[in-house]
Amino acid sequence: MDAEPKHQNDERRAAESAASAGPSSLAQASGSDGKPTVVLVIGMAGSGKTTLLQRITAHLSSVEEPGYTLNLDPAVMEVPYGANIDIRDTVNYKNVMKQYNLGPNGGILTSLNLFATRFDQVIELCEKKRTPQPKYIVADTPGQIEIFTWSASGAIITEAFASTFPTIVAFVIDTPRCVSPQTFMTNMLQACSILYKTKLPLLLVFNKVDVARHEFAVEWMRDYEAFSEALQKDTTYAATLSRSLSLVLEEFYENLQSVGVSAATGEGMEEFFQKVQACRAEYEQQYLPELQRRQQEKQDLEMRRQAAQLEKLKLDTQPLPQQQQGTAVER
Ligand SMILES: Nc1nc2c(ncn2[C@@H]2O[C@H](COP(=O)(O)OP(=O)(O)OP(=O)(O)O)[C@@H](O)[C@H]2O)c(=O)[nH]1
Repeated sequence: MDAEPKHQNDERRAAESAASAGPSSLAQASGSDGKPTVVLVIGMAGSGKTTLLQRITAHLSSVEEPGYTLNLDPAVMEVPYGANIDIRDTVNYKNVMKQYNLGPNGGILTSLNLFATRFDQVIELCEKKRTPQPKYIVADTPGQIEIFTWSASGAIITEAFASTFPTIVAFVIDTPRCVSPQTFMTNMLQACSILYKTKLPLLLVFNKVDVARHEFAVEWMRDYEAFSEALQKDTTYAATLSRSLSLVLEEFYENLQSVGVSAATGEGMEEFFQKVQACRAEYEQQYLPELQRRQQEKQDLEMRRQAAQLEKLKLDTQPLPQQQQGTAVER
């Protein structure tokens, strides 16, 4: 791994050592009482993820509940919220590009892959007891959304969090851009694919409400006719497709929490945290039992495999009949 450490603090150094240790092992899911809530902040480029993290950090300090923050974007120029763990301290994205002869997206993906192989050490850092104990662990992800959501490393990181802490996805949406029904639909399809891939509770965060209010989007989610009306003037194939998709997505909308915020002004932050708590409850009621069931299944399978192996070993080591052992036998 190509590393250029900055040694800014102990935790960053430890995160760096994550690049040279043993293989990743997911923690067993247990009860989530007293554990911090992990908020994975995902969204399209420019939707305001980094600014939202800055706002979340400021809000948590103002209510004296410091959060724990992670930057998982290796290509970001500046991290304005003082990340506790920063991927850039472990992996130098530019050197990765040079070393493996990659373009910018390949560089981000490879950097994330390198980091993910040792993510168990990041989890250990997040689990460490602190005073005061953070109630939230918030992670910023790369703007190239598919690099995180559809890559093996993104899946490893998400599962590592979700099997250790109550974890939710905050999907950030650029509200002013969603005024166009087709951009709105593109965002909803992205969100829907993330929900079905991760199976984690998803909170739609309509950001930049200081520029455009988000109520229209909530109405489009609730009322198919309203969305269809917004598309009325548009007779293109894409508009017809969006209309049909809206019908298909009705069930998806029903299971979603949403909130309007302005990362710039701080509007909606109280409600944001209320919705995060509602998503945490959903994690505990739905995701956790399913995770425990899958882990139990895996454990049972492993026990059956071991028992079969033991049986085979017993058969292999049974003494051979005398004749086969070459001993003299009376006729
Ligand atoms: N008016 C307004 N602008 C915002 C808000 N949140 C973010 N912005 C602006 O939107 C732009 C993009 O914000 P970022 O926080 O960099 O967005 P990002 O999603 O992290 O971007 P990438 O890392 O490229 O994916 C910046 O110019 C921000 O100042 C908001 O709530 N209101």
